[in-house]
Amino acid sequence: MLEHMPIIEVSGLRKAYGGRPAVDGVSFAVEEGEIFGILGPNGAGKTTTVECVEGLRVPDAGTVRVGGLDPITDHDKITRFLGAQLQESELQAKLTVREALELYSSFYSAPADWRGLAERLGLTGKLTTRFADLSGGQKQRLFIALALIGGPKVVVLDELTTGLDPRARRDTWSLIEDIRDSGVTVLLVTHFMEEAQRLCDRIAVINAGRVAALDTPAGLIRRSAGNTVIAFTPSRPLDDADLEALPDLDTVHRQAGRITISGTDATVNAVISLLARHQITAHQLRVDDATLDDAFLDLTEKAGDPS
Ligand SMILES: Nc1ncnc2c1ncn2[C@@H]1O[C@H](COP(=O)(O)OP(=O)(O)OP(=O)(O)O)[C@@H](O)[C@H]1O
Repeated sequence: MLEHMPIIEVSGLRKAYGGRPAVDGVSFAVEEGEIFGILGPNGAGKTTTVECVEGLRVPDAGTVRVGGLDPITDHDKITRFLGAQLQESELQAKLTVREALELYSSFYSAPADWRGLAERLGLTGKLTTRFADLSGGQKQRLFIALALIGGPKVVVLDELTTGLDPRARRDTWSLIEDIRDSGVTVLLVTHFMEEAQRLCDRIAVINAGRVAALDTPAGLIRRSAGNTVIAFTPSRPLDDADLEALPDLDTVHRQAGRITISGTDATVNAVISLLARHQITAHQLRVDDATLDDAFLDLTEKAGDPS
């Protein structure tokens, strides 16, 4: 029998800074060809986790394997197997796009064809532009090109679309899908629910250094937020007891007089009857399918506040 091996395997990972745990027993496995998302609030331990995967940080405990290799002891092999996105500060402002592509190609014995990559990433017209003069979206595309230049099997992208306008963000999403379709596994750290929901095959929600949930986007929504959300601002306050007695109720959030309730269609119908019974008007009434946003709030609240 062939033994199945995930392309990335993280098991019982722990890392503390100055005695404070940042990552506190994280485990997950990424299958080859997935876009795997790491989603979580600020300070949850996402970057620390992926930096352990990249071999940039030494775990205090637990194991990490990437293609069966240990990112620390097999560091040289890992750099060929895994492409990491650079941080902005790592490229000199005066370097042109062509110089950056040539420089990074020279780091590998068998680099991918940088011209082909530049073409695929829409950078051909920018080869003589200096890094500092690129737009945010063009910089991100250059970072993706540089991460792919060694012909990696896995690419790690951390907060790739932060600071991009909606169009550039969408363009970047298509690029990430193209990368996955070309056979590269993508480990994606993100804050954006819409991005995670649209792109990721599976998501690990990390909260306070732990995996709060791991599932497909649809699975996360189903199991934590129900499938329908009703939101409204009632003309008079509603009793907690009445809300808690709703059928199929998943969560109730109150914020600044607005109530958001998730559950099923039965929950929504019961809310409407409840309002009618008490002759309460629902201002700005909205009924929507639950999104990853709702699931995320639910999951990260359940697991407690990291701070
Ligand atoms: N080098 C470091 N020294 C000390 N503390 C650190 C260091 N790096 C991270 N931390 C702390 O560890 C915790 C987790 O940080 P990490 O950057 O992994 O979180 P994150 O989920 O990526 O957050 P964000 O979404 O804000 O980028 C935070 O409390 C952070 O302040």
